[in-house]
Amino acid sequence: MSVLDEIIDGVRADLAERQAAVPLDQLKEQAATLPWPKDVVAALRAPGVQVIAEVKRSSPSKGALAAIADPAALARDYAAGGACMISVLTEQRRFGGSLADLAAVRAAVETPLLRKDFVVSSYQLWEARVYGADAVLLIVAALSQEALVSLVERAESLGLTPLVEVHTEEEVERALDAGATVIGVNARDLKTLKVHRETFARLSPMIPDDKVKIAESGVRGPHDLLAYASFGADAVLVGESLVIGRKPREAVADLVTAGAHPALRDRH
Ligand SMILES: O=C(O)c1ccccc1NCC(=O)[C@H](O)[C@H](O)COP(=O)(O)O
Repeated sequence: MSVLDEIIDGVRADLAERQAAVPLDQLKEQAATLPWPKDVVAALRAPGVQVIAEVKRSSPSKGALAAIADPAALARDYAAGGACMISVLTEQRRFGGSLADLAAVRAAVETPLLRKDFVVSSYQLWEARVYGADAVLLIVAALSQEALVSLVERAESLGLTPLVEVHTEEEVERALDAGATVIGVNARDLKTLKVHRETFARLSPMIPDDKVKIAESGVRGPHDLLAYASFGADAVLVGESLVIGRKPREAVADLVTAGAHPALRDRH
């Protein structure tokens, strides 16, 4: 069984427990009382290369990364550093995240939030909405095309921006066919869990310029942001290097400064 299959088995088991505890109608009632999600596409399309900073405690590839006792404090640091969006991992078993983290971060910052999880059901979209997300990750490799199309449509109908994640040429085609506006190329191979930064350079030309292109994984500092930018990234998604460093605000600010270089601001 692949790592992705193992993760998704766990996600489905945890999801079944939450669905048994909280009926969908209850989530819908709560969602109706909340403000409409923020305009994530506008935030990602701001001039320069934008930074999405991730709250990530652990990962299948590296194990424990950082305890993050106070995700709200980390999120405030990310926002102060200039992150355009904060990604909150809510998968529990392998990443140590939770919906409580998402709610805590929502209460702490005005910055748009991405629910980063392994979404397989529209129930998780309603959860994302209720716990304060503005965007949701949809991983093409984890979904049939029918499910992907349906989740893209449902997310948009709830005001959530789907960030559709791809790893291969075929998955780019599937993301485009599904109507994705925001496409993330994840450099982490889901079979080996190794990061191949050149994946973005290979797949980026397949993605039309009217889409938002996000380079995910493997950003160790400004030099990696600039390398992804040279192949057309509008934004980078950064986790590990921010949570293992001692100064997350400064680390985000360094990336934001690199992304705001005049040559990058004037690209479009
Ligand atoms: O991080 C992992 O090991 C991983 C394994 C399997 C599926 C997804 C995984 N990571 C999720 C992510 O996409 C990253 O957290 C995100 O792109 C940030 O990457 P990094 O800056 O390299 O932590």
